[in-house]
Amino acid sequence: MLEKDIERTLYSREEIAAKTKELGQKITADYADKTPLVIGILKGAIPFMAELVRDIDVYLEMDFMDVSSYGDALVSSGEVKIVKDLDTNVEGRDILIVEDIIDSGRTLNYLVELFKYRKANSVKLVTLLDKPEGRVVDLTPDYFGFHVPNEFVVGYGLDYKDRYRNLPFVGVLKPEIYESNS
Ligand SMILES: O=P(O)(O)OC[C@H]1O[C@H](OP(=O)(O)OP(=O)(O)O)[C@H](O)[C@@H]1O
Ligand code: HPA
Ligand SMILES: [Mg+2]
Repeated sequence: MLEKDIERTLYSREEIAAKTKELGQKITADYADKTPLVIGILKGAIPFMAELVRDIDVYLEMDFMDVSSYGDALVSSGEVKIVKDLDTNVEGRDILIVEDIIDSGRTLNYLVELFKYRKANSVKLVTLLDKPEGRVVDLTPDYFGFHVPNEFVVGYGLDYKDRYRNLPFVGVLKPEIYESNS
């Protein structure tokens, strides 16, 4: 049903699963002697994080934070707002932030600085998608799944007006979806 709104698939469910497994193996090796606090950034990170943590084989804890800079818009407002903070004290912890996408970099840049200010021992980023052409701040993820072209993408957590997060692959919407107002 949702597929009818998609113009083009960029990454299939199978490609994403294989890439996630690869990332999980790297993270397992890098955190072998640590117990990271894995922080998912709501809501987009949920599908990827759910899959990724099952591919990481070290003791870890999970927490979630909700920040928003997009709302319903296609471009970032530039202002990052904390909607829900962590339940966990990050002082001395090894943080692994999980995201669905890094675009302008503003959200992640804000969070990295925040966790450093809160005295985390280390802060690393893993993102399913990286859109380097969208960057307005200098930020490089420690781990990423795919480089995406400079287009608005949906699926696997990524939304347009809060929809399409449950699409089991990443794709580009048909232009008429943006033109219609439903
Ligand atoms: O690099 P940036 O330009 O900051 O963009 C990336 C952020 O924007 C999206 O979140 P959004 O604010 O749309 O919240 P959502 O995850 O609930 O959709 C996405 O999930 C990232 O968190
Ligand atoms: N799609 C959905 N949400 C986003 C994107 C995108 O391309 N970039 C930043 N948030
Ligand atoms: Mg969004």
